[in-house]
Amino acid sequence: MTASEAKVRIEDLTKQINYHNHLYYQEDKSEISDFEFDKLLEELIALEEEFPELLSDDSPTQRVGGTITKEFESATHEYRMLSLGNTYSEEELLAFDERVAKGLGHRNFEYFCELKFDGVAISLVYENGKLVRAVTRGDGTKGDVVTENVKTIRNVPLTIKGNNVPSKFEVRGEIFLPRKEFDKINSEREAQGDPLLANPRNAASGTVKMQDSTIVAKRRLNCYFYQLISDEADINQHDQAMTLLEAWGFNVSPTYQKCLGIKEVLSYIETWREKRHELPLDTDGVVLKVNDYDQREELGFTAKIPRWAIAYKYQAESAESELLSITYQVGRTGAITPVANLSPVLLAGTTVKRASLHNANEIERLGLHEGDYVLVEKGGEIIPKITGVILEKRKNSSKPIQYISQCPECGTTLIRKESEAKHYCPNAKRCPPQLLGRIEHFVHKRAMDIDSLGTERIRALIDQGYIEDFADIYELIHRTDQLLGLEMSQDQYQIADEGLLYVALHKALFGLTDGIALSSIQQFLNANSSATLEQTLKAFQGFIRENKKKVAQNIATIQKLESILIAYPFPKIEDYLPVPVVLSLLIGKQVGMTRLKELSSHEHTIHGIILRADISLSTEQEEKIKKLKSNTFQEGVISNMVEGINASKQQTFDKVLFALGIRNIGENTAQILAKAFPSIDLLKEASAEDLLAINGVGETLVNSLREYFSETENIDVIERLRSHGLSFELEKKEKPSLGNSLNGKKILASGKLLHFKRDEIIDFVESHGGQYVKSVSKSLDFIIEGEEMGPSKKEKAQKLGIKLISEEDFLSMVKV
Ligand SMILES: NC(=O)c1ccc[n+]([C@@H]2O[C@H](COP(=O)([O-])OP(=O)(O)OC[C@H]3O[C@@H](n4cnc5c(N)ncnc54)[C@H](O)[C@@H]3O)[C@@H](O)[C@H]2O)c1
Ligand SMILES: [Zn+2]
Repeated sequence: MTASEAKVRIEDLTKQINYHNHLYYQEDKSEISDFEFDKLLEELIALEEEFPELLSDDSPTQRVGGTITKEFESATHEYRMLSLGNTYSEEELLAFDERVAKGLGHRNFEYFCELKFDGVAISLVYENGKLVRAVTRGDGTKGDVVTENVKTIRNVPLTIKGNNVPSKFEVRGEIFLPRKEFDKINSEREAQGDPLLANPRNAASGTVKMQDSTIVAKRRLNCYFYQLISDEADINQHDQAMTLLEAWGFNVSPTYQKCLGIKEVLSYIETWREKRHELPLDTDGVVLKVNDYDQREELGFTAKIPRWAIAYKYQAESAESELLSITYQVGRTGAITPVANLSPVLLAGTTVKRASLHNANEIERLGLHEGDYVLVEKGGEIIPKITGVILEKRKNSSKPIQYISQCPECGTTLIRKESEAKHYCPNAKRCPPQLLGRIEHFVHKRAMDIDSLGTERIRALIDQGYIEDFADIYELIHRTDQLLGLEMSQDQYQIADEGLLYVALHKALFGLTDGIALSSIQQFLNANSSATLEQTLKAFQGFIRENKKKVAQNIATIQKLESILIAYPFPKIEDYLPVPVVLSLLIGKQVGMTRLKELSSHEHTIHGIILRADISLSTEQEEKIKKLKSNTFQEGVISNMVEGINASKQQTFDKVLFALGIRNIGENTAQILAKAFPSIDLLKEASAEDLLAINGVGETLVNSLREYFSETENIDVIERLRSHGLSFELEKKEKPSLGNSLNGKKILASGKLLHFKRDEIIDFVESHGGQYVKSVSKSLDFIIEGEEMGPSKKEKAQKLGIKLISEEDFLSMVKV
């Protein structure tokens, strides 16, 4: 490479690295893996070494990646917080060891090995035994002061007790979010339809920088400490410092080890390669540090890293797997996400059977073909990803994956907006997952408040055709007898492309066999979770023999199942079986595979299929099919639902208006609109002018109202809801007339009144024939001047020549 070529490349790399640093440290996001990032940095380092004249002071190789933010006060670190050199290779580790030996001039040194915790670095300063300051690493020289947030972490000691605690010292460590907490937060977010957090590190980093420490406290962060800095403490070795930290009550990970030479370090690395996945947090490597402080000083630092330490990073594990099929999930906004179903592989301590493919571009980028063998990788991210195709293993006859053109849930032709990577199902009104989102909004606490209609129940009612719009909810009251026995839990189903229904393997095996408990089938499957379906079915026969219940009959059924699966090659999804296959074993003779297939492509539950098949079942068949089904609606559930639905008819007009889910009408806007237009008819007839005259109403809202009312379907739903007794007007509070002494008078009260609360004075004025006006204007007859009336209001009133009268005078004016 010539110097001018190098210059171009260096500029390009610098730009890319700065961009990813910004994302990583400021926005807590990553678009590339750490491995890819480290490769870019490594290339830049190599180029700068080859062309030293091109090295600039502000190169990312010379600076710690982070910066300080504007949101917090900043503080200067007494000792700079540095980065660590890193490597993914054993060779470079040996080279590091050589450099240390050369630097010291002998081999008389020890290493101290720790895991590299994947979180955010923090520095804590203690004075007189009290935590006085917690500061992020920032740009290494200066960091953000996040003391309040760090104080919420339970195992950060706020005061230190013990002997010989120095009057001032600094401790450094890594704040992290335990994986369990991370999973908990994400499952809550998933339930609420919020976007998931990508990984525990980013979540921890984002949390530390939050403005509200009460939210931080809820996140249950944790911290491991790994460094003590003190001029007073009499220590010369890192292992002594760690012992001291433990004695003072700091949380130290028990995973450290002192190693005599690089060989021992290598075996420490091997020991933890797999075992680290059992730790409560994510780790991405091992840090080895020279143990002796004098030796450290001798070795010194570069601009960015110490020469006495290095991180060995485990490369994200990758494994080979067979692409079984692709399913397409439809989100509540209609967005389609393809998911790859894979043959099970063990990765980073867990069995992986699925990988997200994000969108059609990703499938194209990978060039996926049906039945491909692929490389799956699980890095810091929770959802594994496919990183490549093993072309040598591709069969000649295999075809490229065809992205679906129809929505798997409702059959509508998908659309893809320009500039967007995802396909969408435009059928917002009827597509089940999208309808689910709308109904969830309708029944929400702040809307119609029907809490007996939880997500699972709504989904069941939608899937089985009982709810297609809001008004259908109220018609359920008259259909209770049909609801009995309806299936509820959808977790046991999956829909493959072309809408084909799959049922969870544990349910299928439970329904197909006799005398074996569901829980023991589940246990069996958990123990075999890394086996393929074929292997599982084989092993299951052994399990049947162990169980000694109806052995011959049960084994015969499973063998029949195996042969049907071979005869009818449906797409494969690990842990699920195609419903037509399962049902063919139970009612195949009466219905036939073709018809079962057709039924399974239209119905979303086994209950629905059996109803549609319209056959009479023997008692034995009925029992088995019951075992296949999930929880069903029982009388208690139904009456509870009906009660909630009936009660919701009492909700006021503003709540109903909010519930309709008209675009841009939030809770607040609904209240404002309902006040200004106290019935749906007035709102519908309102002109754009009338609407815009209201504070808080803009063009966008006017347009969405117009659009909403222009659809006859919406008008129909409103009429049906009205006929069910929902309020489409604000109830006029009947105000008894108390007299007419204020007839025709326009009145305003300002400041604090002695005899009235705010709305009481309005009622009082109105019930005496007057009109209450909300702002100072020329048309006012007078203003009741309360205590502490605002000076600007007073000034304006005087300017307009409006009379001000006292509360006492006002009362005497009104003859009761
Ligand atoms: N994917 C991306 O886009 C992207 C962008 C920027 C940085 N990164 C990644 O972030 C890291 C950035 O490197 P860096 O400069 O922050 O340094 P680093 O994270 O590689 O190493 C230094 C840090 O390691 C931490 N650490 C954890 N356990 C430790 C232990 N036992 N002892 C000492 N320190 C320990 C400390 O917080 C310290 O600040 C790299 O791993 C890089 O791959 C990724
Ligand atoms: Zn759809």
